[in-house]
Amino acid sequence: MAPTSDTDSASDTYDVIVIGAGPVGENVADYAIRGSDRTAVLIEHELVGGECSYWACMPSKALLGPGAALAAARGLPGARERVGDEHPDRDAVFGWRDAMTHRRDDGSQVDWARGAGLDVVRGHGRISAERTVTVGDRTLHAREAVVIATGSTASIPPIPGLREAFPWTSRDATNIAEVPDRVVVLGGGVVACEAATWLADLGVREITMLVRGDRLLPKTEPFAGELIADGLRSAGVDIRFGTTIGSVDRPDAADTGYGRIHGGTATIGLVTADGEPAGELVVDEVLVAAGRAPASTDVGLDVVGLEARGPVEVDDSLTVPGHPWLYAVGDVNGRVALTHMGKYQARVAGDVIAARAEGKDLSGSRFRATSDHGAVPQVVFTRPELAAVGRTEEEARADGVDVEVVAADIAVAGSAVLREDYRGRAQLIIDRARDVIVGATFVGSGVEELVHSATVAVVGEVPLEKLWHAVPSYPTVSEIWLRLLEQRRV
Ligand SMILES: Cc1cc2nc3c(=O)[nH]c(=O)nc-3n(C[C@H](O)[C@H](O)[C@H](O)COP(=O)(O)OP(=O)(O)OC[C@H]3O[C@@H](n4cnc5c(N)ncnc54)[C@H](O)[C@@H]3O)c2cc1C
Ligand SMILES: NC(=O)c1ccc[n+]([C@@H]2O[C@H](COP(=O)([O-])OP(=O)(O)OC[C@H]3O[C@@H](n4cnc5c(N)ncnc54)[C@H](O)[C@@H]3O)[C@@H](O)[C@H]2O)c1
Repeated sequence: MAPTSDTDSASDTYDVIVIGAGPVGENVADYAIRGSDRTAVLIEHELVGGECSYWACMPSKALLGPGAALAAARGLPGARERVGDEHPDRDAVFGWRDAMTHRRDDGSQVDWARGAGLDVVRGHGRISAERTVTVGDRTLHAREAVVIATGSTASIPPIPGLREAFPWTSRDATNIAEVPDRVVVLGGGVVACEAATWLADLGVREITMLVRGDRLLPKTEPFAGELIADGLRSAGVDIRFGTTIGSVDRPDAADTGYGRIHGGTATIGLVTADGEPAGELVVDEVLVAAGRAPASTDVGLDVVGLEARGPVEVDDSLTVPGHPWLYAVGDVNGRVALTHMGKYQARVAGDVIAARAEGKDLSGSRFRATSDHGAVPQVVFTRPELAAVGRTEEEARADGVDVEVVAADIAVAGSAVLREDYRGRAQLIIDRARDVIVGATFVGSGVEELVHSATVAVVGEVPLEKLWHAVPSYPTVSEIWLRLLEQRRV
C-alpha cells in the first residue's frame, strides 16, 4: 500500500533521528531509546520495513521454500511417490510470497514502531546541518544522534542499451507476477544464484547465467560454488563463465511494473571477459544481479563535508569519524550487506547512542561491531544450500593465519536419513597456532540450521580440544562435526 501521509508527533526535536526505516533503522531506533525516556523518529520515504521485508529477503525466501520442500520430498522414498508435478504450484507460490510481504502494506510495521515508542514520519530525509534533518517542509533537530540507515539499491552496469531495455532487478524477480519463457541473468553472486533457482522452480524454460569470472559466489570457498553450479545445471540452468553482456537491443521495451515482463524480446550481444564478441542470445527478460550500491547519494552528506557517494565510512562503534553525532548502519556503510549483520550493527549503535546520552563508559565489547571482521555468517538458499561463517581459506592465508584445512563429505548417518540423494561437503579453516576455528563452510540440504554452531565456535574461539567434547546428536547432519574433528585427533 502506498504511504500517503505524515504521522505522529508534531514535535521537531528528538533525541535520535533515523533516516531509513528498514530492518536496521527500526532496530537502531528501538535500542537507542529502549527503557529510557528518550525520543526517536524514523523517517521513511517508501515502506517501513525496507528492502528486506518487501523486495529482498522475505519474498525471495518465500519463493524458494516450496521448491525446496518438493525437492526434499522427492529425495525421500515414501514421500517421493506422493509428489506429483515437478514444479510448485505457481499461483499458490505467488500467494505465499504475497502473504509473507503483506502485499506491501507496512501497517503492521508502523504499529510495531509506535508500540516501541517510535514516531514515524513519511518522506525523504536529508541532513541539512549538523544534527538537523529536513523532511518535506519539516526541519527536525536531534539532541543526541542522527543515524543514516538508508540501505542500498541495485546496480545496473553501464552496458549499451541495458538501461533502456528496462531490465529486471531483484525487485522484479522477487515480485514476479508474469513468468517469462527465456531469461538471461547477469551475475554469479547470491542474488543471481537464488533467483535462477526460483525462476527454474516457476517453470522458466531457458535460464542463461552470464558470469564474468570463472566461478559462482566468488566470495565463498571454491568447492561451494562448484556444488551450487552442479545444482543449478541439474535444474536446467545454462551457466556461461567468462561471459558477460556487451550490448542489449530491445526495441519494444516498456516499464510495465514490478515483476511484469518489460516489453518485447531482447537481443543480447555476448562478450567474453576480455570484451571479445561471443555470440547472441534472444530472451524475453533480462535480470541484472550485478551487486548493489549504498544509498548515500541524496542524504545531505555533502552538507557536513562528507563524500555524497559510496559507502559511508564508520568506525567499529558505527560512528562517522570526526562527527560524534552521526552514525551509519546497515548496507549504507558498505561493511556487510546482510540483514542480520545490519541488525547486529543496529544493536551496537543503539547501545552506543544510549551510553553516550547517559554519559557512560564505552569500553565494553558490546559497543563495537567486532563480528563484522571475520565472524560473518551467511546462508545462501540455493539447492544445495550454502552456509558459511568467518574466513575462507584464501582470506585466512591473506591474514597471515597458520592455516590447517579439514574437509569431509556430508554423508554421515544423519544426512542419509534426511534424504536418499543427500550430497554435500563441509570444511573447517583452523588457526593451527591458536587451535581454534576461524572459518567454516557447509554445503548441503538443511545446513542453514547448522551454521550457528560454527558461528558460536568462531566467535567464542572455542579450542578444538574442547569442541571434541561437544557431542552431536544421532542421527543428525550435525554429525559432520565429528567427522571433521576426527581428522584432527592425535
Ligand atoms: C534479492 C535479495 C535477497 C536478499 N536476501 C537476504 C537474506 O536472505 N538474508 C540476508 O541477511 N540478507 C538478504 N539480503 C540483503 C538485505 O536485503 C539487506 O542487507 C538489508 O535489507 C539491509 O537493511 P537496511 O535496513 O540497511 O536497508 P534497507 O532494507 O534497504 O532499508 C533502507 C530503508 O531506507 C529507506 N530510505 C532510503 N533513503 C531514504 C531517505 N533519504 N529518506 C527516507 N527513507 C530512505 C528505504 O526506502 C528503505 O526502506 C537480500 C538482498 C536482496 C537484494
Ligand atoms: N541469502 C542471502 O543472504 C542473500 C541473498 C541475496 C542477496 N544477499 C546480499 O545482497 C547483496 C547483493 O547481492 P548481489 O548478488 O547483487 O551481489 P554480489 O556482489 O554477491 O554479486 C554480484 C555479481 O555480479 C557480477 N557483476 C558485477 N558487475 C558486473 C558487470 N558489470 N558485468 C558482469 N557481471 C558483473 C559480480 O562478478 C558478481 O558475480 C550481497 O551482499 C548479498 O550477500 C544476501
